[in-house]
Amino acid sequence: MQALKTSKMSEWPKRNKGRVCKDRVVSGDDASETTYQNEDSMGSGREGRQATLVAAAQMTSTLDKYHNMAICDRMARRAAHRGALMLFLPECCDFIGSSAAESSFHAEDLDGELMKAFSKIARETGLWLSLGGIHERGPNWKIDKRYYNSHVILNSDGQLVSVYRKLHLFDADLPGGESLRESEFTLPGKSITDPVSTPLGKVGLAVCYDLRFPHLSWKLREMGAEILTFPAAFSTTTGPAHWEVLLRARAIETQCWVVGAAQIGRHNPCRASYGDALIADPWGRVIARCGDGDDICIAELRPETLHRVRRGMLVLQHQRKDIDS
Ligand SMILES: O=C(O)CNC(=O)[C@H](CS)NC(=O)CCC(=O)C(=O)O
Repeated sequence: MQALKTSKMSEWPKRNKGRVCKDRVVSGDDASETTYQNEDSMGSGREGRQATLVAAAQMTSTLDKYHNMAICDRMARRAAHRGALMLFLPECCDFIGSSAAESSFHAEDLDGELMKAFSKIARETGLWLSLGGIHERGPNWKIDKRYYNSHVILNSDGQLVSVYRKLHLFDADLPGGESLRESEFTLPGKSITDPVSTPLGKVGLAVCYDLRFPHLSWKLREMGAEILTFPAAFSTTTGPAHWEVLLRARAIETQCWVVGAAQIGRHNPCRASYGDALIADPWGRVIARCGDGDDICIAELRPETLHRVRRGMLVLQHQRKDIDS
């Protein structure tokens, strides 16, 4: 595993009293100034502040559940050692199969061995865990072999506190000829899950391709989310073009932190993922990013950052609900 990276604190627009300039309110001593200043360098210090460190993981899952679990375990211990309160693991942190039949065979119920092992990691490290996407047996699994792509939240006692089942399934024909048909083997979820209260704030749950549906993110914001999560196994075709842009766009428009844990590299001869696990702040800045291979990155989420962005631009209130169709 690579050395862990801790983000530098997010820079933030210089905090000045607003003053009225004709009919505009201008922030800053110079109206044309677009200086950004790191709040840490403003001597604010961290005394009296509760550290709220979050960790996002990047890994290369294979079919070997035990090997994948060992990677997750190592990353959790590193994250806990660095003082993180919660670790976000990517989609398919349980395993990645090379066929629907293989994935179905390895799918488990939420009270299976896999969940017991993740629960033990949460308990032993004292971390909250986001299991970004695991293969959960559907209600008729014995007959139809179908499973959900489920995002599970465990608290630091190892208890399951929330489950979201991926709503948007990735059926796509990609440039270069690759075709993916997630709906052929995965059952779609039926509902949005209420944001979960965690020590970091309220976490809104999504999975991978859900990132492309802004109304889901917006709905989660309206439901109280402060942190949006898009655990992913993004394709190597769409990743370079869309991954960071979409994550930052969701952060900016919802004024939430966005955590993008990610699969990276080659999982088997027919499947590879893009990677670039990152964390963006509510201003849309990337405040932490993983390196190559199995890695974690850590960022501090300071409530005042979110409050300042939301106070400055009242996008929730400015919606034109009166003309929405
Ligand atoms: O296959 C599994 O076991 C789990 N499912 C996935 O990894 C899914 C479906 S193949 N991947 C995505 O949603 C990638 C989306 C993407 O790459 C994009 O939106 O561009």
